Amino acid sequence: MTPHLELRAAGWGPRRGPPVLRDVTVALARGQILGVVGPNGAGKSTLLRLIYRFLQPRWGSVHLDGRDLWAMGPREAACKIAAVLQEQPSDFALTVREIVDLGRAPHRRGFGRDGAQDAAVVSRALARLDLAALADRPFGTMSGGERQRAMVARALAQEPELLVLDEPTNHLDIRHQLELLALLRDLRLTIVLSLHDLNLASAVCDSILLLQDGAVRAQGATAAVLDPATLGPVFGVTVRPERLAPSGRDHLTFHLNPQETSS
Ligand SMILES: Nc1ncnc2c1ncn2[C@@H]1O[C@H](COP(=O)(O)OP(=O)(O)OP(=O)(O)O)[C@@H](O)[C@H]1O
Repeated sequence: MTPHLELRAAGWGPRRGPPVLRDVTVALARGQILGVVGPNGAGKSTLLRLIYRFLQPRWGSVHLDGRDLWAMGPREAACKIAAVLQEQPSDFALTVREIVDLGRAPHRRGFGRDGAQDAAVVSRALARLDLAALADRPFGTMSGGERQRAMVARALAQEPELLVLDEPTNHLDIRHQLELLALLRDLRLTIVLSLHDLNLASAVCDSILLLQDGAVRAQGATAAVLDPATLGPVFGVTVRPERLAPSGRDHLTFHLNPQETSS
């Protein structure tokens, strides 16, 4: 069966200079959640940019339902793929509802469209992110976490089939982190997200791609990749698998290597 999202030996680098991402091959089935993890500068955001069709691969290709993303026009791609990025819009005077409504833009053609249907999609997205009460506030007056939730609501208003999120739990308090991760699981969309918190990644992802220095170090089922022996050398730390009591849940803890703490 054709994977929903497929990267075939994809890579990218600036015109002058070495590649920053090399030879990434991924096949993701519809409805699966892929976590992209790795140290700072490993190439996570670059990989996500290839997937949401912001960067064109310099090597290899990226396909959605078997179609090369660069054989689609930007509007068609925007109807299928939504991204939640670390950079946020600077339209501070727009209300939260107006920001979320921007997610409808790729679906609008001419003047004939039923605005009531768009308004209903926007209201549903606001409600799902717990933003209904803030909908008429200017975006510029929102906290960092509220803005982040507005960005997720805008992506949902886009009604994508593939959702890409770059560090979506940044700025979120514990409750909203948990709510967002539960929401992502509930959506039943194909999702690719980068996360620095490996325990959160373990809770939400079906599979993991581990990057280091622009190359894939490991990929596969979450428990197999988020393994102390694999993670330790990549992050340069000692990783201990612990079992939380009384929940009995597995949890990773991270420590500087003993030789680094003794001096
Ligand atoms: N346009 C560019 N030109 C040159 N180098 C770039 C460009 N974009 C990214 N890089 C470099 O590529 C490497 C990977 O960057 P990227 O932002 O993908 O890493 P990351 O894994 O998302 O990092 P972080 O965890 O710090 O956000 C970095 O060393 C970065 O400086």
